[in-house]
Amino acid sequence: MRTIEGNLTAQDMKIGLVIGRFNSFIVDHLVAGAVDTIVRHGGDAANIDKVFVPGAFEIPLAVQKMAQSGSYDAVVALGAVIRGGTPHFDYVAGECVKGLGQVQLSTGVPVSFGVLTVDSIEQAIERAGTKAGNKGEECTLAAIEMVNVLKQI
Ligand SMILES: Nc1c(NC[C@H](O)[C@H](O)[C@H](O)CO)[nH]c(=O)[nH]c1=O
Ligand SMILES: CC(=O)[C@@H](O)COP(=O)(O)O
Repeated sequence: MRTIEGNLTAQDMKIGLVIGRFNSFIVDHLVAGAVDTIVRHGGDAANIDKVFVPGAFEIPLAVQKMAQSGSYDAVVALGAVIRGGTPHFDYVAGECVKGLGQVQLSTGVPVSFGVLTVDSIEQAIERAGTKAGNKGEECTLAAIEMVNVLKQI
């Protein structure tokens, strides 16, 4: 029997970050967490490319372009969708996650989902480096692990 598990080493990895600027006061903390995680796990900050897009709705297209380029081991999507008073939240968040899932499966490049989808600013703050951790860190670790898992399959 063979067991495959990915380690969390980011050495020599080239990772793309696609960042939705909307709610940037939150998203900046996710980006800082993502970069810090890559460097702490042996990656080189010089190998990180950051692409900024307007909001979560635009993230999948930029992620797709990066994934298709063949230049990245993984792409991390970072953003924050905060529910307002209309159904807009569901459309933006829904298209974002759907698009990211499609890109990951169609390209074979690991894509991780570091887009907060929350009901309030308080929930966003809690997940951007305070009491509920930092989703930017969490999803970057998942991307690193997936790169290392896929290499072994
Ligand atoms: N309301 C939020 C948005 N909305 C903007 C869309 O993502 C998009 O940029 C616009 O509809 C133009 O196509 N984006 C977020 O990232 N977060 C939100 O809370
Ligand atoms: C996530 C959203 O779309 C949100 O910011 C929009 O707010 P509203 O539904 O009040 O227009």
